[in-house]
Amino acid sequence: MTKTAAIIGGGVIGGGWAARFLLMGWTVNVFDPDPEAPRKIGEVLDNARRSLPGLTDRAMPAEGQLNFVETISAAVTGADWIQESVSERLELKQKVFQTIQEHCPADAVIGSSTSGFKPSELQGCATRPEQIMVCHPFNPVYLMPLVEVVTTDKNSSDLTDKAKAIVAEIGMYPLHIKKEIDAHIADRFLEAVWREALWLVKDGIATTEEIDNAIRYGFGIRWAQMGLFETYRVAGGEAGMKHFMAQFGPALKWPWTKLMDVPDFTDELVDLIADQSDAQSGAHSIRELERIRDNNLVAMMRALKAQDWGAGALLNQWDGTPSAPDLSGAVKTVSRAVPLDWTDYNGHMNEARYLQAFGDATDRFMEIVGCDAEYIATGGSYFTAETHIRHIDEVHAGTRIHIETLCLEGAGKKMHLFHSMFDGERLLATGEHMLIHVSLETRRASEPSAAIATKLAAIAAIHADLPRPDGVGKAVGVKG
Ligand SMILES: NC(=O)C1=CN([C@@H]2O[C@H](COP(=O)(O)OP(=O)(O)OC[C@H]3O[C@@H](n4cnc5c(N)ncnc54)[C@H](O)[C@@H]3O)[C@@H](O)[C@H]2O)C=CC1
Ligand SMILES: C[N+](C)(C)CC(=O)CC(=O)[O-]
Repeated sequence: MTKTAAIIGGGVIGGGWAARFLLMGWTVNVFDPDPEAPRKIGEVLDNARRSLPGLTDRAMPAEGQLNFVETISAAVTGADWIQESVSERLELKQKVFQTIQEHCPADAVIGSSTSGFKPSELQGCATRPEQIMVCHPFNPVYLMPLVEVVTTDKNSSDLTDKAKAIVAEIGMYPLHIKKEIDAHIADRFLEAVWREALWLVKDGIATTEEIDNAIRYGFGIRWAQMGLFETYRVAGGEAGMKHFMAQFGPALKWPWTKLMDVPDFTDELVDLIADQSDAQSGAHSIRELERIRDNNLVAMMRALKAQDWGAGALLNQWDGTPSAPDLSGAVKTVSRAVPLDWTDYNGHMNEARYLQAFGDATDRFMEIVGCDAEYIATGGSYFTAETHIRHIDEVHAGTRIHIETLCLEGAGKKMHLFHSMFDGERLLATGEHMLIHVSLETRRASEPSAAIATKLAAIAAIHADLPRPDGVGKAVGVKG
């Protein structure tokens, strides 16, 4: 049954949650008194649709239904998950929780997006404190995996487990913080760095752009893949962490940082920072910057996916294993969305990615006939000897595509495949590929195992009775 998320407060963060749940197939009810909320959420959704689906190499669920409702009660009645994302004011949040709890199921998770308040503060005036926990996300919620789930002794363990399971189900990473503290874990770092940066600008040491360059050309890239402690362990050389601490520990007591001191937000300082920020980034609108950010985030996360590391390993886990194929007709070998980093300067999927998608289809077909990682480890595999691709229609980031594969010949050393790529019923491209079974030891053609030969022959026999698609056996045509 389709699950329902209620989003209370549909600004930057509520809009991101709405997009994440919606693209994961949930029904989403949004309550926000701001008449502009539907427009703003529509724009967030546009960004999410082009970026999130391409993070997975599998089919996403069908998009859920989005409802804008007039009251909190209409949003939360019957909801499985309620995400409070109203402005960061404690009295407002506590009042909103009271109204939510008058109408929502007692077994629904009530998560708060609060960046700073502790769960015990949020639970303060609640009728059922056990239901309310911090579920602090990161912007953009539809791409960033982390959710800090902060609980107190009052939270029921069943509901906490349910919350963590749902966060994982929607492709995010629940970091359970059992000891509450103001601003949880991540924002404590961010605030410390932010304070230092403000001082560097105020003291005339660096501009906003120079500070951003120090991060994006340096430690920011390192942090994205190994975090702080693992990075420093490596920086300690062969002697590791203890050596690193001995060498750099004393510097912590030197006046390198201003730490807790906050510069006054005088008009002069605010203007200085805003002017520098305009000079640095004012050429782009916020929506353009969001799209640039999303392009970069998707490309980085997909790079980590290829390394099966950090946020990329999480994405691989979320992909899971492909479902069993239906072998009664053409075989569905790929079902996915076009990732943002597959598109090019023409604003559509780059020609090289058609080959990548067809290569993935071939890999999946090989697995299906038994040429999987285990078999390849025994020394047999297929190499592609020839390829012919026809580009029939263009396709854009976020579009859900699938590939159907026919085995035109599957006998002896040969495996002759014909892939057709579709967006729904629309044919986008075809790929014809001749593969030869090889010994990975001699690097020469060899017979496949009997099990592969039998499976391949059975599929080829079924496919022999299917109509031959247009384009089979074609070479590059020259008209006239
Ligand atoms: N902006 C960020 O980078 C992050 C913000 N957060 C947290 O998310 C929460 C929301 O922050 P933003 O989305 O940035 O703020 P925002 O200002 O973009 O959105 C807040 C929304 O709440 C709505 N609202 C106000 N009173 C309401 C009520 N009684 N019922 C329903 N909606 C109401 C407003 O109309 C507005 O659309 C805050 O608790 C913040 O700490 C968490 C992570 C990151
Ligand atoms: C600025 N902020 C404290 C609201 C930031 C966050 O809470 C998390 C984020 O997305 O950086």
